[in-house]
Amino acid sequence: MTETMVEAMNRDTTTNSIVITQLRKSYEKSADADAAYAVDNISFDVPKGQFVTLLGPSGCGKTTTLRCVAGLEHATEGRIEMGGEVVFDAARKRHVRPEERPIAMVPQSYGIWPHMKVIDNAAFPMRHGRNRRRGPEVRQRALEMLEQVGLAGMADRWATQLSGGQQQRLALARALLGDPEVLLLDEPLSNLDAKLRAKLRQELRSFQEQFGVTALYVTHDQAEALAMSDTVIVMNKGRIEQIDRPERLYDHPRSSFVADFIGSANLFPVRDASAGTRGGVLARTDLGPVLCSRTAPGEEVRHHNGGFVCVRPEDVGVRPADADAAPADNEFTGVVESAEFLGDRLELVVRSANLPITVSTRAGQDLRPGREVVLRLSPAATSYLAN
Ligand SMILES: Nc1ncnc2c1ncn2[C@@H]1O[C@H](COP(=O)(O)OP(=O)(O)OP(=O)(O)O)[C@@H](O)[C@H]1O
Repeated sequence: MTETMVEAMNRDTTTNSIVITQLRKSYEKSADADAAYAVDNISFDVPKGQFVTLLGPSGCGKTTTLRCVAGLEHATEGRIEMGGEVVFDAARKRHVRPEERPIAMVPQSYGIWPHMKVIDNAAFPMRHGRNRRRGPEVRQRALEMLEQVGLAGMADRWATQLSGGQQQRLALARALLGDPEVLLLDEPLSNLDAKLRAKLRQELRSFQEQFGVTALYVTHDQAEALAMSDTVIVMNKGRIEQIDRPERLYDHPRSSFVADFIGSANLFPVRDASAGTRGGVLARTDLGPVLCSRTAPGEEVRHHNGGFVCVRPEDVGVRPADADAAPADNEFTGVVESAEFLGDRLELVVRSANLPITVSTRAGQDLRPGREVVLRLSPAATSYLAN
């Protein structure tokens, strides 16, 4: 038995809609040791009924992963189970065709057929999908679904007469009418303007919950991922950087890549780091020594060279410098370089030891450019990241 198979068997396939084990995909014809992998040895589960998002920058392998799950690409190595069935196993040369998999895909371009009426687009998977049906009940069910997604009264229009947002809802209705176990969504909101995107992401999430369908969603938009997902899988260069709930990704990033990609973060290079005498990690930076109470989960730091101190702009305290009070531990003096008033808050860039530090603080304070200030990095909100 291969290592891949042992690993897959140790994971629960009854509570998961998808189990992916050591998946690798190279687009090169001969995949040798030097081959570039678009997806490089990734494993993850998608629990039943959950909304799971693949998030990462352009080219990190999100779409390739989704297309492997859909069966539109053959992975080079690894295994994929869906609903307890092995739908792909490179070692055994097993590949279940896309139309035989319990999925429905909603692509970026909606995939709406322009030569068909709205109702016929919606009814297509019932007439031609895995569980084919005929007769008046097909139209009836399609009409009911169109009503649920807010397209009542538009059934007999041409699909091209719908707006972008309406086409997106039609694509969703059509996908749900195929009774899939898993919805695969590839940047489905990216062609819409920002306001509509924010509205539709809430709608999409509520439909997914209402229909109890599992969703695997692809986006490069971190706000979308944080707002919609139960679990986010952050990818970088074909690999997984972190799998976590949105709040944990934000509060406990495992790497400087995740910290930087999710929200905004101050990252200060560390010369060396060692265990603090009263817990935490003492990291030596150009600012001076910084005590960090947070470390990446499961990481014990005795001594490390390199890495980063990470602190979010809203976690940096700021006050005007006072000539009579010397900075305490984890406090550093600096000069305000820029100050932007953003209505509810002030966004400052403060230069300290030649490092620019972004600070988000409440509006109404007199912190103009040129002022000397003291910054406080609360240890409890400051992380040491080894890479
Ligand atoms: N058909 C293909 N042939 C060759 N290389 C490909 C093909 N499709 C994708 N790639 C390469 O594989 C890597 C991953 O691409 P992929 O489309 O999966 O990334 P992505 O994270 O979805 O990016 P985006 O957000 O831009 O869609 C990239 O380097 C890309 O150039």
